[in-house]
Amino acid sequence: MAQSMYVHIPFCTQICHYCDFNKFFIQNQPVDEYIEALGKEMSLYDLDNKEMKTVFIGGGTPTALDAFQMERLLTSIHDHIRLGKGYEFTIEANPGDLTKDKLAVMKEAGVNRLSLGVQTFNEQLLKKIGRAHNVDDVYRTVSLAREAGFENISIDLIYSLPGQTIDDLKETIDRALEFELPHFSAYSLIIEPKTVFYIMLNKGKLSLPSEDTEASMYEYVMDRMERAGYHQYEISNFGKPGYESKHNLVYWNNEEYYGFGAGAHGYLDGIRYHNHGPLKKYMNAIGNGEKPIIEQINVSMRERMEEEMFLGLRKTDGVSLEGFKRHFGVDMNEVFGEVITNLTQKELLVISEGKIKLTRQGKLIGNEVFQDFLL
Ligand SMILES: C[S@@+](CC[C@H](N)C(=O)[O-])C[C@H]1O[C@@H](n2cnc3c(N)ncnc32)[C@H](O)[C@@H]1O
Ligand SMILES: C[S@@+](CC[C@H](N)C(=O)[O-])C[C@H]1O[C@@H](n2cnc3c(N)ncnc32)[C@H](O)[C@@H]1O
Ligand code: SF4
Repeated sequence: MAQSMYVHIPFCTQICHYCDFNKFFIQNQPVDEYIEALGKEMSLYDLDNKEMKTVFIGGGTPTALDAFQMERLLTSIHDHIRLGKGYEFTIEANPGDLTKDKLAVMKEAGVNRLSLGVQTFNEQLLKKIGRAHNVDDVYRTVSLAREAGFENISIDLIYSLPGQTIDDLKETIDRALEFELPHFSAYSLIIEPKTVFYIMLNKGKLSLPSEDTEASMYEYVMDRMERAGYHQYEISNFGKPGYESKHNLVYWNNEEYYGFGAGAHGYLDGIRYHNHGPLKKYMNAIGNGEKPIIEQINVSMRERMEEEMFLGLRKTDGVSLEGFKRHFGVDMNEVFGEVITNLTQKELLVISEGKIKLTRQGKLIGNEVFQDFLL
């Protein structure tokens, strides 16, 4: 039974050049109606004050809501669920968006983790990738958040940005580490179809670091974080002990969760579902008293096994052989023996202490390794 929920806020004050998440420029959007619709959507699930271990409000930009809207959203969530012992309640925030009022509302509602989309500490690069904030905003936001009583703060960074050098990245990481926060995520830039960057790249107007440079950047990030005392618990995530994101671990552990909001996905009773992305479609469905689901996939046993592997291998901890047997009643080797032998010989995977894990080399080409597990 799912004890995690994701809530999607699809509004942003500015659209970044690399982003293909479900989001809309906030101006003239029906934000209040959307918040109301979210409440109605939750009512369509028999939550009945269900206890949640993790809640994650992401986007888009949740902090694009004003303090009143934020309060209404959080009240509506609390009308449907209660927070379990040791819960984690994350809100994603854009630097520059957070005010004392918003932070107070969030704190009051039990939010206990903030994930800040910083991306880089290089002012020119921030402009180049289309971010709305500047470097000073980051410092102001972290101070404000700390003053409001938040200590579990994470920073998202993106590397391999257009024109970025290893030295740029080093400076960004140094400045990020100076905050002594408990958690960091570092993603390598993905050029997604239909984004500004995609169009620029196709026109030959975007120059990106080479694949070798990208790999060196990733290795640098891993080593630097390790040296600073952060445990790399997932391909792109680093935390001080005890600060690994509980919500994101639900995904990688192949566990179930509710998904609410336009474009959100959820996983309940063996079914993965995906909500309508366009606001009109989402709101219309809710208006008709229907769940706003566009697609449902009944995950077969075979697919569940594949997911267990390619989600679980994202974790440094890997996938437990015994856990696999417990979940599926068969040996991992019976299903994936050939793939595992092959990848182990190539030194992309190792088996140790009853777990199968990516090697350092495997982490560098993770997506290729995961492909092999699709039977
Ligand atoms: C979808 S955003 C939402 C949070 C917030 N609006 C923000 O911009 O930080 C979550 C994170 O995904 C990462 N991200 C988004 N698009 C990406 C891309 N094309 N390549 C790599 N990372 C990306 C960024 O680090 C971003 O902070
Ligand atoms: C890229 S991750 C960044 C997490 C962050 N680094 C942290 O440590 O909390 C978060 C993004 O993934 C997307 N996301 C996460 N869970 C989702 C779900 N269930 N449905 C739809 N999108 C989801 C959202 O766009 C969200 O902004
Ligand atoms: S990266 Fe964040 S702020 Fe930028 S467009 Fe995407 S969701 Fe909005």
